Amino acid sequence: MVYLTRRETFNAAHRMYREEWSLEKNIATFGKCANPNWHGHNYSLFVTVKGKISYETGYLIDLKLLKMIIKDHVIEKLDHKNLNLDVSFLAGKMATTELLCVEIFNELKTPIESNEGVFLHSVRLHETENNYAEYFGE
Ligand SMILES: Nc1nc2c(c(=O)[nH]1)N=C([C@H](O)[C@H](O)COP(=O)(O)OP(=O)(O)OP(=O)(O)O)CN2
Repeated sequence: MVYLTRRETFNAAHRMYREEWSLEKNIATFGKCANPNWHGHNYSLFVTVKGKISYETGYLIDLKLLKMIIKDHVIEKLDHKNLNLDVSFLAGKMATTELLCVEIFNELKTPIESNEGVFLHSVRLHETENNYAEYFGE
């Protein structure tokens, strides 16, 4: 079993707030992240797949193919977007690092695993230099 990781980056805007709460309650809960003005992050995304190396190619999966899957299913939907408003797979969800990480995993699992012998191991998402979430599908 070998693990192979592809990094991608995107930037996106968001705000932490719940519509049904007052502004005061949102600010008490989420602090500056609830500011009515949107703010943005430069996200780094690490997608790790696992499986056996092909004897013939020496590949687990062609990294160019992995890059295209991540771009088509995730990056195109998130880059330069508002995570609260523009992204169908995040509709109705809080735009936190950990929820985004879980939803990205769910978006990628089927297209990655449609390649024989290739399994999605984890998704790691860095929102800032100091904060990241990681999800293993469990
Ligand atoms: N459980 C979570 N808590 C918080 C999240 C999150 O996604 N999940 N997000 C935020 C903010 O959006 C952001 O991540 C924090 O911004 P900021 O404080 O500016 O960034 P740093 O932590 O890197 O800065 P420090 O200087 O180290 O404080 C908040 N909470």
